[in-house]
Amino acid sequence: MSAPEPSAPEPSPEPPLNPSAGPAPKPPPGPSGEPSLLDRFPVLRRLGPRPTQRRVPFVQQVSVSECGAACLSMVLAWYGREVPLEEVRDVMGVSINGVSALDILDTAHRYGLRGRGTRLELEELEFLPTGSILHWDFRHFVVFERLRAGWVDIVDPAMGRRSLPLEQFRRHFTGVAVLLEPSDTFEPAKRPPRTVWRYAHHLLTQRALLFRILATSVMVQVFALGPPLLVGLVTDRVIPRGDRALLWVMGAGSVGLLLFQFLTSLVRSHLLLHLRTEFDVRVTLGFLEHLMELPYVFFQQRTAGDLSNRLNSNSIVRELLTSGALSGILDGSMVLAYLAVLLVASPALCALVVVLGLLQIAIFLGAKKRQRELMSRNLETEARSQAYQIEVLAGMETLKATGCEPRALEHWSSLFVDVLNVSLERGRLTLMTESLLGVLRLGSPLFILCFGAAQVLDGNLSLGAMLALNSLALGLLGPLSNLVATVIQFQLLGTYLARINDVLDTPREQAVRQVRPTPRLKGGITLEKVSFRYTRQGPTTLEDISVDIRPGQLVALVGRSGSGKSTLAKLLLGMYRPDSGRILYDGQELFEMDLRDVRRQLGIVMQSPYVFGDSVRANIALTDPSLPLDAVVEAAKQAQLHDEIMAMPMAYESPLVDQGSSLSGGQRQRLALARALVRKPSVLLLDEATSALDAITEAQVQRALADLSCTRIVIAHRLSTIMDADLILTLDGGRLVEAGRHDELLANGGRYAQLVAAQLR
Ligand SMILES: Nc1ncnc2c1ncn2[C@@H]1O[C@H](COP(=O)(O)OP(=O)(O)OP(=O)(O)O)[C@@H](O)[C@H]1O
Repeated sequence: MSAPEPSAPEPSPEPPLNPSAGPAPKPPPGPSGEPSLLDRFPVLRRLGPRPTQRRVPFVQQVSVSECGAACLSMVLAWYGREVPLEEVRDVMGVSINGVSALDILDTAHRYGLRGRGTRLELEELEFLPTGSILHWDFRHFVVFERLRAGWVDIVDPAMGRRSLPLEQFRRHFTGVAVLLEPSDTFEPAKRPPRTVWRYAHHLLTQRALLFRILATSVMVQVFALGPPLLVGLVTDRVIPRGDRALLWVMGAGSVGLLLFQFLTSLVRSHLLLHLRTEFDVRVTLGFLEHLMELPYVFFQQRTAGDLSNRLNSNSIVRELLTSGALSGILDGSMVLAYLAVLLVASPALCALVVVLGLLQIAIFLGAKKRQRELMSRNLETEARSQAYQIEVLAGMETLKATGCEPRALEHWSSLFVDVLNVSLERGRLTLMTESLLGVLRLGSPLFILCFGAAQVLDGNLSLGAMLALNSLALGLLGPLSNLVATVIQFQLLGTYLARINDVLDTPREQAVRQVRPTPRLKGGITLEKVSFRYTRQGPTTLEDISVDIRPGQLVALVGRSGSGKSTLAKLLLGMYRPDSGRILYDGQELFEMDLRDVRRQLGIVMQSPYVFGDSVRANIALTDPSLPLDAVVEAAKQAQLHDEIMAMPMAYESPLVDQGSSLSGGQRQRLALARALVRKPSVLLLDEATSALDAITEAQVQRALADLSCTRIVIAHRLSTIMDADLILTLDGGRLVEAGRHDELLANGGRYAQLVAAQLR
């Protein structure tokens, strides 16, 4: 997601991109008559022959808003500095609305790349250096790789490498490009290898279990050698000699063999099931725990659908790893053991089997790259479709009320068709590889049989030995294909891991050892020169705010819409960290205390409180389900909601639907107020908490709140509700322009007086 800001020139000296190159021919001027790219960027003349056609390494964007960060990560890697996407994203300060070309330039600068944003005609594309970032479809960024014979190669962080005919390229490219090149401060760096260790160690902690699985697997394999051996014995010993006694012994042996085979595979399957469950518990719960500990900003940058999609990736990783571990142990050792027996018994037959095995591997490898690309696209399209699904279902009321269902359906179906298209392509690829493998599967026994027959005719093998080795050879090809399939699957693991690692690599909101236990707060709050902006490049939302609030005071935050009131409230909650300045509670730095402890002592009602799909009681006692009913009732009474709850069919146990659509807007607000009051907070923070109430109910709520001894911070547009405040803070454009009591501010005739006058008009 992006917003273009093409005019982002940055004065920079111009070191040669390719100093050894001679002058390049002068390019034609752009069709619009503007000076051409080369005229504007003489440094490109020194570009000379294209550098080696090294490919831009692909970095998959993990959420829709990260395309700019992913593109920059690719360009950095192309120039030799490997920086993980999460790091670039954090440095860039990506918001859910995406980033602009200016954000990319600024972040690139921090990593030692200098650059500029430029407008570019299609004819100038041939002079564009590899690793330039292109603005795409007005809402996306991709990396330019090269132009060749009417085709443009780009690397799309959402879909991978793509080649587009110029005509198609023209339809997507907005004409804005970000040119980047290393400056003197650029330092190449290798990124530490990212391993699957984080997951594998969960497996390895189960050593005893793994050992048992290994032992049972060896037994299964030893038993699997039985049938080929029996075939050889029957053909060479029993039939020529008419040895019925041996046949009986072998029959009894076969029954025993089958019995043991059955038992050992049963035990092994049980052990494996146990291993998977253990692994699942550790990985999924660990993931959920970490997710919950992440800062609010993380969730602001990603949609709910996207995150739920990643949660599902966990089970796929688990499946791949456990089946991979099993296949590695079982198929790998089986292939090695059978190959060793074949090599000793008949090196020629062994060579044939190796050739057939290599053919299998070649087919798998042939499909691997495409498979991987399709896999990434599959995940991306599914995440989009899932995110939209969740949005549509959550926003059904608005869609119905505005008659927009057909539009939503159209968009939804278009996303669904994208998913289907990728799945069709994957299906076609699988069909192709399966057909080729099918031919090989059918042909292999025939080849091996013919080759074995020739060996028997030449007198190199007995008929029995040939049949035994034949079934051994065939028994080897099955596990080999399993093994190769697993290895290929492991390659896909990277795509899933990238999505999961994005969560696991993000640091928790607070490291446990950095925080102090929080004492009971008295309600004194101090802001010292607090400034904040949502993104690095974005406007300053709060600037230099200093306030001192004493315990028990009623403080009102007023100001025009967008002046920063809610942002200030979120800073007080520690949801965002100020860029500069300090927030102190009772003289203690907020971020040095346990934020969760602090928040538990604050009562908050945000602008749109969330109602969970549970009972009224559970919703009020959300912060502590063990609270007695009396406490819940008292809070509901304070919030003037008790009578309405009692009128519900099941009173406090009445179930509420998800998001509380069975409640009126005012009831939802009072429910949230009761939730805030139930814990007897030290500080009550109300952001437009009574805006949906009628004047009478609002006055009753105000009276009830006036009896509280806690500090109250109230954000209100209806100024009549805050006239009695001990301190009124007027914000304007993120600055604190006035502070005082109602009468004083009115007498000042400033911004507050204007707001009051506007309401009286
Ligand atoms: N998550 C966000 N990312 C980027 N900008 C944001 C975000 N949330 C708010 N803003 C911007 O910050 C500015 C202040 O917003 P804020 O919600 O604090 O205003 P407010 O005074 O509470 O407005 P209102 O009275 O309408 O609720 C606005 O310009 C808004 O667009």
